[in-house]
Amino acid sequence: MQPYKLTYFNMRGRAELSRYILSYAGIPFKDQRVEWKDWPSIKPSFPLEQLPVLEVEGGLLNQSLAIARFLAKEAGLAGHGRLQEAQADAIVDSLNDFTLMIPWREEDQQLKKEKIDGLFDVHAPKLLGYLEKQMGDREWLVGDAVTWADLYWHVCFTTFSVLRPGFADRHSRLCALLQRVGSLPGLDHWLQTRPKTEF
Ligand SMILES: N[C@@H](CCC(=O)N[C@@H](CS)C(=O)NCC(=O)O)C(=O)O
Repeated sequence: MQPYKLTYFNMRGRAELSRYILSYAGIPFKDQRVEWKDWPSIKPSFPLEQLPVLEVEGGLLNQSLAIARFLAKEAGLAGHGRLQEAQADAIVDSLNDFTLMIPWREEDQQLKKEKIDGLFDVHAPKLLGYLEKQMGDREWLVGDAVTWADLYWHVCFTTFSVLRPGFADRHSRLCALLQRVGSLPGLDHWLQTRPKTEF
């Protein structure tokens, strides 16, 4: 079988969760990073003309979360049983909702700052409270084992921290979870060796 090819731009963005899952599971993959200057000419060859896309056995799989869920199932990270799978999905969706609220494309820098401030002042506390409640006294967000929801928390935390450093400082259990995820075998190596990008 051909190794997976994950095509995206040179950033963490919407591909990083899948890169985490593949690295954690020790599944070899080609981390294909497209240069923006080359993108217009190759864009029409991808589903919906967007990235990330995973090449699987000659076929193309699009949508970042569909790709990550597909890989999470293979890696045993989807959650154990129907309910825990759905709970992991719900956490991933909740984190993703927050990333979609970030005004990435706002060109007015003052307005962008105001929108980001509003997001972190109003929505982040709700999100963090929700995650802590989901986690309870356990070590992981869902059940008694690591799932892709824990990995996505680490991915999102890294990006959110660029926008609002220290935003989760008062949430000690979620901070401890970051350490736990970052020390997972396979993932620690990825975190040390991955290309350094702002987002
Ligand atoms: N819902 C899609 C969104 C994909 C998306 O917006 N991709 C952006 C990069 S993050 C893209 O391909 N931009 C280039 C373009 O649209 O030409 C996903 O999660 O994969």
